[in-house]
Amino acid sequence: MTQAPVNVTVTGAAGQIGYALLFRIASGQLLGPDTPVKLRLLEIPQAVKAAEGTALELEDGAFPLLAGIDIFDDAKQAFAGANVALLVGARPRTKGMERADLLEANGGIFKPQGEAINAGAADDIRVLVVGNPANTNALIAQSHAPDVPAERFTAMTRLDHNRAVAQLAKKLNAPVGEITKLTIWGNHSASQYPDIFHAEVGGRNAAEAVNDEKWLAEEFIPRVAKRGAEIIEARGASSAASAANAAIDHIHDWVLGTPEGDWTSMAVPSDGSYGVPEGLISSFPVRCRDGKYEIVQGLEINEFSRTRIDASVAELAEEREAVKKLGLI
Ligand SMILES: NC(=O)C1=CN([C@@H]2O[C@H](COP(=O)(O)OP(=O)(O)OC[C@H]3O[C@@H](n4cnc5c(N)ncnc54)[C@H](O)[C@@H]3O)[C@@H](O)[C@H]2O)C=CC1
Ligand SMILES: O=C([O-])CC(=O)C(=O)O
Repeated sequence: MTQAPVNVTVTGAAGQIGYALLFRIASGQLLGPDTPVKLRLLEIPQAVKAAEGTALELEDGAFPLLAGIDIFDDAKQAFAGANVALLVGARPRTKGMERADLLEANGGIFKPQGEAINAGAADDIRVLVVGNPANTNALIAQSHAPDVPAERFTAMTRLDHNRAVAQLAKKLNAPVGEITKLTIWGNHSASQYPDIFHAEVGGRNAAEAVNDEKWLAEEFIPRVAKRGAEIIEARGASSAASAANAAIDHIHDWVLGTPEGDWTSMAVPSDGSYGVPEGLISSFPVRCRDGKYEIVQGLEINEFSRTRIDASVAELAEEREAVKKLGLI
């Protein structure tokens, strides 16, 4: 071990994503093979026992990089000293619940968590919101953490990004490792827009290699955007290991950098780039270096893309209005 342990707070630790995520963090896949980690797990009181069970299993993994595990049912304690916060726990939509009910229920979770991050997280805190509706939950948490730089609050569209890379590779009969510069724009919802116009396959433009706008509009985009529902239908439960994998990728790249000549997709507070209203937490193409991300600038957006980006961004703006009305931001 070459450095002091990094405190990683994970909420919803006893859930299905948590179960897949914690072992990957403990094994060093989040922050690299030289960085020890201390896990700080947050759960609701009824699920603390299950989190304790997972902690026993983590102990049984004898992970050399795992420097400690603490379990909390209090957000202030869980986020104290956190360097990385993975906000996975959220209130799922249940029968008869309207979207506003869902936003309100999640406001009850992400408002106090934002306040707790503001009160006690480390100066270098980086936050990834996974729990749905992820972009707007991130906005709620961010708005209750005025002392934390706004850009430290991000939401996960990396699963969508990875899904799109895999579908494109399949279509082109190419290894996934040859697909670069793909972008997810907008909201982590069915309105998201996976954009292949700047993507490359082995250095060649991917849209030209596909050369099939019907496939793009009628198969690729809906398949990626509705993949979450496809998994639920097949598995009887929502994506868990793939979501955990994407959370690992998101933080790994943010801290350690995106590969040279490539970029990734992250939902980050808009600075107005590409006409996305400032402050909305929207997915963009981003490059990461030296622990910071920046939105890739200067991409030409064609008509096909513009309409779809605008539609997803409009949905984000509506969600922001809805949580404003509910007094959550
Ligand atoms: N952004 C993305 O790409 C994806 C997001 N998701 C979302 O991730 C979330 C978690 O998914 P799963 O792990 O499958 O759900 P799950 O229901 O298995 O686990 C959620 C856990 O969160 C806990 N929890 C609830 N309120 C909490 C609070 N206030 N503080 C701490 N913990 C709390 C619950 O006790 C439960 O253990 C869901 O909202 C899901 O929709 C899932 C897949 C992909
Ligand atoms: O669709 C869901 O409920 C879970 C999710 O966010 C995804 O798999 O992308």
